[in-house]
Amino acid sequence: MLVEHTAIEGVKIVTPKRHGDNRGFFSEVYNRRTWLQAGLEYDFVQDNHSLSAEVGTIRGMHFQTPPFEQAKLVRVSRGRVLDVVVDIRRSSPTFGRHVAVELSAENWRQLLVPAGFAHGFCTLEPNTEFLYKVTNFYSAPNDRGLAFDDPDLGIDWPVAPDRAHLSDKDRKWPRLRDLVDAFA
Ligand SMILES: Cc1cn([C@H]2C[C@H](O)[C@@H](COP(=O)(O)OP(=O)(O)O[C@H]3O[C@@H](C)C(=O)[C@@H](O)[C@H]3O)O2)c(=O)[nH]c1=O
Repeated sequence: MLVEHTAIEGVKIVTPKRHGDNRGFFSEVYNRRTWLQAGLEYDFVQDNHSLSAEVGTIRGMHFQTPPFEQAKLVRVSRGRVLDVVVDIRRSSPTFGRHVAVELSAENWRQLLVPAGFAHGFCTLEPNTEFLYKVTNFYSAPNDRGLAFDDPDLGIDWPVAPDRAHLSDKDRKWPRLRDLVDAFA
């Protein structure tokens, strides 16, 4: 397992080993003991899986408020995405900054997203399957978001915002400067 740091403290790229052979491959996509040896202690309680049919589908930028805040370990098993996280912890030196990483079934990269970040992605291939573990249960009353196209974030999305495939919910999130639910 390779652990790489990013420009934002705590956001890490984790790439599990893939053992290829004539049948295909085998990979331990998460191993608690290996993680603990790498100094990564997270209690994941829920596994999620989504399918996005269209290229240019954007889901985001999502987070849950305390006490249901979530760290996430995200990956792609089919297709390719640009995955983006925004630091929304007001006291953080990197508040408002983002990290964008391409995750694909080919590069086998996973992104570790700490609590206190808004998270989203844009699909780069049709029928992209996105899998992730989270450290807290889904709680609809704590479900929040940040506008993916907030110009203050400066995210270079691979699709024009007006051509992106979005849920109705994701069209209506506030900008960072209007976010009342940001973390302390
Ligand atoms: C996230 C979630 C949704 N749902 C339900 C609510 C709703 O009826 C349906 C679809 O939910 P959403 O539209 O919120 O799904 P989606 O837009 O895929 O939400 C996800 O986006 C990515 C970017 C994240 O970071 C995730 O944490 C999550 O917020 O699934 C659950 O039952 N459990 C869950 O954990």
